[in-house]
Amino acid sequence: MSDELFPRERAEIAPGAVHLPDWLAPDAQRRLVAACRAWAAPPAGMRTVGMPGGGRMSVRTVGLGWHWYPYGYARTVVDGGGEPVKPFPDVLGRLAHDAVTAAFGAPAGERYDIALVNHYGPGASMGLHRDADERSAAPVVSLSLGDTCVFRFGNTATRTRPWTDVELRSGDLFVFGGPARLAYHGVPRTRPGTAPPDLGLTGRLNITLRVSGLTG
Ligand SMILES: O=C(O)CCC(=O)C(=O)O
Ligand SMILES: [Fe+2]
Repeated sequence: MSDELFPRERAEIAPGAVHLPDWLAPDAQRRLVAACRAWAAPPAGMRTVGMPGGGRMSVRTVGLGWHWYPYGYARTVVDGGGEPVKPFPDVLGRLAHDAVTAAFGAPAGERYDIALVNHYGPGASMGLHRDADERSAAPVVSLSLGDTCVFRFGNTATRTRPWTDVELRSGDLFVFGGPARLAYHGVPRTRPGTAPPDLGLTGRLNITLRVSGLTG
């Protein structure tokens, strides 16, 4: 952002985990928000996920390519109406290629085939967890749109400290792979009302791109 007192800079948060501020230009952010609206629409649209313990996640989520449910992936909405999941769009494959290249200097060897789109309304959060349902070690690519959030990036051994809190703003890219691929991470809070005013988005959208390592 041009009005920053100090420009935000690329930072390695842990070995294998890279934060690239302002990676998406405002136009690219607007196009992605428009696409997310279409991806969020039914059938197989955004929903809150019911957890095995009986609780419900506070974010709303939709999968493209593969449908995520606790704890696995399917081609249909197995924990809902049974509809087929929407296809994984080429545009997100290209974005994943460019993101991994920007983070690590070379693309991942595998084809990205999952997008999980999360929407955080006021008060929504995500507890510390690992992205461990994929059968691939390819890096997870995370794109943030709308409200700023606190992204907590921890360690691979425990759900507790040490961790680093990073502010993710609209347009930021975060990639975690290699020794950080299975690190615990989460979103303790968002900062409602901090989205760029001309983005036309209330709340926060996060898109993670992943390699499933699954066939079928
Ligand atoms: O919203 C975020 O920044 C993180 C989302 C996340 O960890 C996930 O979808 O697994
Ligand atoms: Fe995650």
